[in-house]
Amino acid sequence: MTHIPGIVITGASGRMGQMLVRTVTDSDKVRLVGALERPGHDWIGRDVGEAMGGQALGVAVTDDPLEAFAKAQAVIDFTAPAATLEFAALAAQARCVHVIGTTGMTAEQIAALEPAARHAVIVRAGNMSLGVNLLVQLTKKVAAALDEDFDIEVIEAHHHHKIDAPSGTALMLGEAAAEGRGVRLEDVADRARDGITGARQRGHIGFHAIRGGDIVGEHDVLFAAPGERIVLRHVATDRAVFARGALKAALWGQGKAPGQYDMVDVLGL
Ligand SMILES: NC(=O)C1=CN([C@@H]2O[C@H](COP(=O)(O)OP(=O)(O)OC[C@H]3O[C@@H](n4cnc5c(N)ncnc54)[C@H](OP(=O)(O)O)[C@@H]3O)[C@@H](O)[C@H]2O)C=CC1
Ligand SMILES: O=C(O)C1=N[C@H](C(=O)O)C[C@H](O)C1
Repeated sequence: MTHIPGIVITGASGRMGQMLVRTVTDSDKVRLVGALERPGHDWIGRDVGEAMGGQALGVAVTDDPLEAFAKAQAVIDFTAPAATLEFAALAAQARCVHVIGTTGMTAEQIAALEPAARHAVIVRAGNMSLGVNLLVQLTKKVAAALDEDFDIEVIEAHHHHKIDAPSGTALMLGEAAAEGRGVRLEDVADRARDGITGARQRGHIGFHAIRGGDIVGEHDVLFAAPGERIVLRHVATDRAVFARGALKAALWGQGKAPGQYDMVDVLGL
């Protein structure tokens, strides 16, 4: 008998949550078995499809993660750092693959995922799209090929609801550039410039965050030298690209050894 993995979507009412519910229900490779929201949310107890303004999907929104995860093989989680940490422990307890798209996690919060990863598969990436993960590889290559005559700046733009900066993607691109150059990002990152900053420091990697309107997600990596510039760019126009990547990760993780993985592993890049 073929086993079709059951998926729980956390933060089901969110921008990504709703996109994920649609992506999972449109797929014949997985089935939606749970939709989670926080206690007190007005979707609790309602059918998730109806709450989204569409047809009933036969899945009631719950605020009980453990009960939801117990019925699932994977949890797709695009919520907030504190919630993601709580879900990691519970997903590991239920031996679910935990796909984490949540950004804005501190280094301490990322380190706190480790105990869960000893028991279950975690796939975490600040961006789940194929295009951005390819751009990460290109950024590493270009940074390795160029010397410090080329100043590196990462410029990102997002919708006005976004609460974290730099974006998870910008940090992935910054890490890739630093790795290409053989330096540690924390030693060279310039994350805010304001006032009399002094001239740019050679070898530093700068970050800039634009917030406005309904921009889905745009990222440029600029390599600027005297006389020439290279710009590597990714533009997301539809959140479906992130949801498709997350679904791929949930399927890829089935049967893998416990541990922490990223989309480079999933996509084999
Ligand atoms: N890796 C990737 O490819 C991508 C990552 N993201 C990231 O995903 C995250 C979510 O983005 P987005 O969908 O735009 O944000 P939204 O604010 O639209 O959605 C977040 C959802 O999570 C819910 N939530 C928060 N805490 C809990 C909790 N404790 N229990 C249950 N639900 C909870 C929120 O509920 P409430 O409203 O009640 O707080 C909300 O429904 C962000 O970190 C974003 O950066 C986004 C796109 C792509
Ligand atoms: O919050 C968003 O919307 C997005 N967040 C991710 C990030 O922080 O990079 C990915 C994507 O750019 C959309």
